[in-house]
Amino acid sequence: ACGSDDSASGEDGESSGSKLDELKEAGTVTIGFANEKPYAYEGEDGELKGAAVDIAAAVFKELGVENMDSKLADFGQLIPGLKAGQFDVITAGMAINPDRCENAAFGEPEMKYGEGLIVQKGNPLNLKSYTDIADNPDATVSVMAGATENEFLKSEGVSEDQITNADDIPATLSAVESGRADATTGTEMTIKMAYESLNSDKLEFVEGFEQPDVEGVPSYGAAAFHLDNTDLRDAYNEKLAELKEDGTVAELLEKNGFSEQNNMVEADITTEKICNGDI
Ligand SMILES: CC1=N[C@H](C(=O)O)[C@@H](O)CN1
Repeated sequence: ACGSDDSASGEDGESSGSKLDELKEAGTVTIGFANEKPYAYEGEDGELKGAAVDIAAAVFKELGVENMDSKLADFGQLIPGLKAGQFDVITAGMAINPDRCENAAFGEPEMKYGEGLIVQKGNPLNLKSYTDIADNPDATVSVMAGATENEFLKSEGVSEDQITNADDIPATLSAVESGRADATTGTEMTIKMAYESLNSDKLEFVEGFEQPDVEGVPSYGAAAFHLDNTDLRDAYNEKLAELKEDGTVAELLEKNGFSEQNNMVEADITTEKICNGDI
């Protein structure tokens, strides 16, 4: 009666911990990242750094996988790279959203974030929100390809011909610096830190930027796994929950510049709800 003869273990993609066993045996997990401070980036010493990297490293250590290998990819190529098996997990603080959930198995949220804006020094077009960009059809904005901001801008009424894409964050800043675009946007922490590192007298970080009132803001960032590896994702979630509980996750976020007030994930926010469009 309990179907003891033809079932359980082995051959149907639920095979007992297959991917995790594979990683444990190798002792190494390969992460995909896009060089975006403070989520995941290569430090000057060549070491992998960032909140998403630190949290994933702590979780994998708990899972018995001590080493991390990495593959750098343009942000827009992270999900394609994951699907193609180039890495085991995306650790880029990538925002969970319904479209992406169709292409990747997201872990539970690790951090929460809003948006930021950089303009030319003196803010000549007086841009303080996405709607300000929408209201000035001559204004242009450079955005990283594949990033959520593309949709946020359009939802706020910015037209496609005002948006130009660049491959990575440095390229978006250089578009503004050189005058090819009037503004660039990304997560608040991304924009702030890129602005600080570049230290350009041609740019201005917009203080008092008005957060867009659109679905997906604030965003919740998480690790993302291949859709076939939900066993690994579930094991990851289990340890992640423990590390949230004991304060490790908060500590790692704070170490990377995130604040308890702005960036901690509320207890009732789950990946399932975000994927279903319920948040
Ligand atoms: C950490 C991050 N989140 C947004 C996204 O998930 O699309 C983009 O801003 C790109 N980088």
